[in-house]
Amino acid sequence: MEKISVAVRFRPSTAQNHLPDDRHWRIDDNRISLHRSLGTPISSVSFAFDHVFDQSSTNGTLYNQLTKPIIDAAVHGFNGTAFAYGQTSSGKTFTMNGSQEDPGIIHLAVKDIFHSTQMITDREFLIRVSYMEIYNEEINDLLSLGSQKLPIHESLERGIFVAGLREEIVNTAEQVFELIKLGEANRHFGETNMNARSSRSHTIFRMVIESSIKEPMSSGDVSNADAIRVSVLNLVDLAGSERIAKTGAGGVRLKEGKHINKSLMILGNVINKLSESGRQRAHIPYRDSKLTRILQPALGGNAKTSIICTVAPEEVHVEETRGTLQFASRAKRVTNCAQVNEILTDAALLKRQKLEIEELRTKLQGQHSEVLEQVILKQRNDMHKSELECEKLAMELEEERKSREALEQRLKEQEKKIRELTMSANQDSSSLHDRSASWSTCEELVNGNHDILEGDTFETPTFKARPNGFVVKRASFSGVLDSSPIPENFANVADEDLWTQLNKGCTTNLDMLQMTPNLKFQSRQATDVSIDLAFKEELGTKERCHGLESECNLNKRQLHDLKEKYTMLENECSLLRKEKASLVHTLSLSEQDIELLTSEKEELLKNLNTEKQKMKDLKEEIRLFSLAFTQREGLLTSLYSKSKAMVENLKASRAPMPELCDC
Ligand SMILES: Nc1ncnc2c1ncn2[C@@H]1O[C@H](COP(=O)(O)OP(=O)(O)OP(=O)(O)O)[C@@H](O)[C@H]1O
Repeated sequence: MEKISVAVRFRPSTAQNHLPDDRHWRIDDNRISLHRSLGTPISSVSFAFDHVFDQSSTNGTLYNQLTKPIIDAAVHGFNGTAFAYGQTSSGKTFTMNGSQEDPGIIHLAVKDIFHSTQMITDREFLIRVSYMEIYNEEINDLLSLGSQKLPIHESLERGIFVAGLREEIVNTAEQVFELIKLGEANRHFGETNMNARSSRSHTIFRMVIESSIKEPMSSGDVSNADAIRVSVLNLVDLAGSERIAKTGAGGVRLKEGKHINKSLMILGNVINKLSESGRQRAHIPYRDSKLTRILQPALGGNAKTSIICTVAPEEVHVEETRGTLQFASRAKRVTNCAQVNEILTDAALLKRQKLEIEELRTKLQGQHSEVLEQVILKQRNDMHKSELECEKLAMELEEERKSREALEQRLKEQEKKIRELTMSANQDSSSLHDRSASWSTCEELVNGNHDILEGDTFETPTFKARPNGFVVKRASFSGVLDSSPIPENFANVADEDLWTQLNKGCTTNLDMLQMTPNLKFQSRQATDVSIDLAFKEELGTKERCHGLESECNLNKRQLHDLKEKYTMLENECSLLRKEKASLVHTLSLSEQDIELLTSEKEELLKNLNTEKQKMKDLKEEIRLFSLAFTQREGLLTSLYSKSKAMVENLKASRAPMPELCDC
């Protein structure tokens, strides 16, 4: 694991007037802070980075300190990415492409790669080059004019790649420079208020470096020497973030600007997520833009990455610079996991497989087939387990579905009830309204000087027309009333509002009220009771309504939770299904293996039996031979002793014999 290395580069100031800025950036070693013109630091704005390059730094210095290690690693099989990030006109293209006098990162990297490959004498290299741009969220091939809107694909062998992108095999740096020239001609530039030649697209210059050892494979074991190293190097010049107000973009420029800002925002989001610690880190939105999708391995993946954040020193750009520095600070926390990318050649693979077969054979002869059988048994068990789990999940799923249906049903019923209750509440309130209306009618009648209200249950004292300002006066009444509608502490005079409230709009003479207090009170009470009842009923209905609604909301929430759980279970189920399928596949492969091995074992056993038989025959032959040999030996021994005896006899008989010449 290693962190992305991040550098900040200040471009020279372009300010026309040379008046001192109110605020300016100060560089102390690798720390940047914002200061007031008097030199007092603005404490909250201070950043530290791996490298900080001031306005006098050249592309060469930056390359040597920041990018060169990545280029060297790429030659040795590590993926690498270097990209320039920053606001428009801050010097990204200058850094990546450079000028005649001060060649940029791409130029220096290409030269270095060819130099290094020449220095490494024991390997042979194959280098391919491609050049693409992302313009308005579409990928165009800069080396082939016809290839536009190219799609991004992903495969096990190639990882993430742009389908249909032209790749040129190159042997010299000069060939590469020619291709870059061609690509630059096809690239989208445009004029804005901020930059006369502003990049309107993100460009990715890519080199794929393949290498293999020159020596033929040794006949021994398979080593790394037999593998091919493949590394991908991306050199990226991003389009700059821009404020429309500053760039003055409109029409095509505006559309481009929106696409640029959006993709940079997504890049920022990806960096943000990656910079969070493991626990907080959730889904990384690589797929939200083509840029982050293509750069995915460089951002938290298998690559060595460096970011050059370019900033403008002028005070007018302080906020944009601050934004870039914040991006850079977060990028500093991102870790990658780079490793050498090696692919085994067919020959090496063949050799490795042969070795594996040999190993298996030995294992088989050493009765290791049981181990294999155990492995298969374990796999079967695993498969069985996952099948059971799958079934369990399916059952749970079914139960969830049922309870969801039941809940939905309940929800429907409750909604129906609510509808009914609302309707009945409406009816109640309309009947209440009718009653109030009849009460008003009563008032109207009163105002019309009707003495008795026909067909109504209560009788009222004689009403008189409501006076305008003064409503009522207690003229002569002094007796205690059982059920007076006027409160005890009421003074002699009541104001119009209170009285109107008490009488629900009726005005009357209190002396008249005294004369028929019970009658009036009873009559009012009867109506009030019925109205109260209606109110209570309505209130009750409303409360029930509320209750049901909240229950309904609760159920909805439960339903929502259940739906989420259901989706989760479904996902889990599909994962298990996949696992099961892969297990079945592995099992069938293992079964094939065991079949093969069993037949090999049988063959070997047959051979062994034949050999055993041969050995038996040989032993028998040896036994017979040794028997014959012993017999012969006995014969020879007796022959020898016989002849020895004869010789001795002869010697003995020869001694007394007279000499023949004397005869
Ligand atoms: N370090 C530098 N030294 C000299 N000139 C520079 C430097 N950086 C930038 N410039 C000049 O500033 C201008 C803007 O730079 P450049 O086009 O590289 O910006 P950019 O960030 O790529 O802008 P855009 O995002 O709009 O494409 C150019 O004229 C460039 O030559």
